[in-house]
Amino acid sequence: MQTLPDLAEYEITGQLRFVEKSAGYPVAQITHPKASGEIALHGAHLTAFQPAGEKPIIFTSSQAIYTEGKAIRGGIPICWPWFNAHPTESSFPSHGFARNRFWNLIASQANEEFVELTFELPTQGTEIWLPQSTRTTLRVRIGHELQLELLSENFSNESITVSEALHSYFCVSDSSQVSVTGLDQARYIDTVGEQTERLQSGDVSFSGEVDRIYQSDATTHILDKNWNRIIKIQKSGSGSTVVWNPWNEKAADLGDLADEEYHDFICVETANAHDKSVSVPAMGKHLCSLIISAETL
Ligand SMILES: O=P(O)(O)OC[C@H]1O[C@@H](O)[C@H](O)[C@@H](O)[C@@H]1O
Repeated sequence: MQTLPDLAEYEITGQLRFVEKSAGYPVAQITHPKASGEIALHGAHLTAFQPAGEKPIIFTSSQAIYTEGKAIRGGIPICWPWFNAHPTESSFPSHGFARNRFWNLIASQANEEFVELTFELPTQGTEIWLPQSTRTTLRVRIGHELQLELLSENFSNESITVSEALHSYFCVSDSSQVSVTGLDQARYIDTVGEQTERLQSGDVSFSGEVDRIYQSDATTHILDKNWNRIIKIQKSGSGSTVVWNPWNEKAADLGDLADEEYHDFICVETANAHDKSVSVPAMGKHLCSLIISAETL
């Protein structure tokens, strides 16, 4: 695990610095003329993104826990190399192991448009979950837009099935007042209650628990009329879009989310899940990427 002295070489005066959120838990703080943000080394987990002069775009829970082995509630957890429950091993951690470990920062740079950080997931100790030789890197670019690129490289001589999500929590005025466009006519698996397959008709809105895996590679938008804002979510290398809000009862069960905070976010996740899991061929690679931006209505 990298300590503050290890990270000093990546600092960029006035734009990128490292502090400890809690003892032994470093985070990168970005203050660029175009945007500010924060990324924890734990999980390479972005916890804040705010373009200059605008409202925050990424939500993180007021009750989030910053400790090794525990995923941060909110931000953009990197769910990898499987999404939700492991397909065969029920004892394996939900949403994979990448979000529960410290990553290493391997590069940083800045220019007039953005600050960019590149992280690599250490493989030591992960063989019990993924024995094949792999390299996983995340490039995060913070500017007027937020860009994420998750690259999975397979160095073994067999193919590997990966499911994944850039599990983005977006700040909204009120989850019951916003809608997600771009999924009309998409097939989805509704995982609330008994799992069913459905077809989306119109925009997605929220008036109760929503937990759906859409088959879609389309750009989506979050329309937030109260805040006069539309958030654009562009993606590539992603065949699924997961839409999630726990609503009141499930939120009350989540110890790291305040009871009323389910009003303050919705998740629209850039994913490859379920039957859109990806086969990464022997000596091959797969790139899943995301660009988030906001405009005034
Ligand atoms: O509580 P976790 O493990 O962070 O997961 C949160 C949610 O993540 C979503 O992506 C899943 O579709 C939900 O089923 C899940 O409840």
